[in-house]
Amino acid sequence: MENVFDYEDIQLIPAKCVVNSRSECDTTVTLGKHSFKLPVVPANMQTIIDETIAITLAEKGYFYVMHRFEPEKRIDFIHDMKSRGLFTSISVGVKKDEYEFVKQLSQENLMPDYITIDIAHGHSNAVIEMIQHIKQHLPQTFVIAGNVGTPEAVRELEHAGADATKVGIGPGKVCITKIKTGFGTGGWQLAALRWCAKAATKPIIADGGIRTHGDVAKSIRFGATFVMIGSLFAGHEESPGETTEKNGKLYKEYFGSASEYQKGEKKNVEGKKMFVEHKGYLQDTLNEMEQDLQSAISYAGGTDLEAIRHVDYVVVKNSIFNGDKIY
Ligand SMILES: NC(=O)C1=CN([C@@H]2O[C@H](COP(=O)(O)OP(=O)(O)OC[C@H]3O[C@@H](n4cnc5c(N)ncnc54)[C@H](OP(=O)(O)O)[C@@H]3O)[C@@H](O)[C@H]2O)C=CC1
Ligand SMILES: Nc1nc2c(ncn2[C@@H]2O[C@H](COP(=O)(O)O)[C@@H](O)[C@H]2O)c(=O)[nH]1
Repeated sequence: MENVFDYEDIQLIPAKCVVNSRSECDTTVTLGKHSFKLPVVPANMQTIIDETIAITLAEKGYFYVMHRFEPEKRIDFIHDMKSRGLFTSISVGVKKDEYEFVKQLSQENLMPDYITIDIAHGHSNAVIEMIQHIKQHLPQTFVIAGNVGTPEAVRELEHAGADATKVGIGPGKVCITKIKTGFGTGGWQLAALRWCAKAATKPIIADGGIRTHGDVAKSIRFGATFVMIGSLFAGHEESPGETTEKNGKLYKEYFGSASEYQKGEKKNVEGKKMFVEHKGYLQDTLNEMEQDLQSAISYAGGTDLEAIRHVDYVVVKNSIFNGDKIY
């Protein structure tokens, strides 16, 4: 691979502005049968999203992906969302019970609008077989499959029937995969995204490593349709998880889905826990993201997200850890 870079190594180059106000710039995006206000989705992690946040996001026109770590609640969740007239978006794994769960959804005529297959190493027969199983039993459901980090993986999952692929192995803030295994896209996530996007014929969701709102625009420039974000959405008033106080400041926990805190045991641990400063209300962050993205569209010289895809860029420096401390 040539030209390896990450978010902090890139600056997008402005083009002549065509709007009189940033409020004229449109950040909406379509995924499957629905359109959403922003090309951004909170990570399907237990300290990032819960049922209440999912309802709020769906009601307000944002995409969400419910996590899969309380599997017994998923049927009630789908019923609840449908009774409110809201779209349904859940996650599954690839173990045996998940095959039964998908069949149960089909038998009970509970077709979710979106299912995300949420696995660390998505370039695998386990994921390919789950895509095919979902498509067999829930043919109308939009399937997001991941996570992957190579064009071969994108092609194989698309070929198996995935409607979108999720790119990012190891760039996450609470990820230790890159340190414990030596593998992944940590430190070069943006270049990996570009590499994968060149092979993709369907939408790509860039997942992990977003540290600033400008990184959303950079992801779109390098081929993402959507961006999944954990750490920037952690620590809000509404965020699930423990709140603690230290020296008069409030912090909230954010832990990896492959951490011992999630798993309840120290087996194949590839995630850690951290405390992030309390950030206030989620809606304020979403509003700020929208304004920053509107501004990015104006710098791109356009009126919608498409304009960002065509801007020039420069590589300004090189870095390995994407600004993260290792532990
Ligand atoms: N995006 C990322 O960089 C990463 C994300 N995660 C997140 O952590 C959570 C747990 O992920 P995961 O462990 O996949 O889920 P599960 O614990 O549900 O494991 C899924 C299945 O895949 C197997 N498996 C897991 N990793 C591998 C591997 N490297 N090679 C072969 N088989 C494997 C597991 O078996 P067994 O456990 O026996 O190997 C199990 O049968 C997910 O939410 C995932 O998104 C985790 C790591 C990286
Ligand atoms: N290697 C691991 N990756 C993980 C784990 N839990 C979640 N994740 C991934 O991180 C992103 C969020 O990244 P962020 O930089 O925005 O915080 C999330 O969507 C997963 O793909 C984990 O335990 N290990």
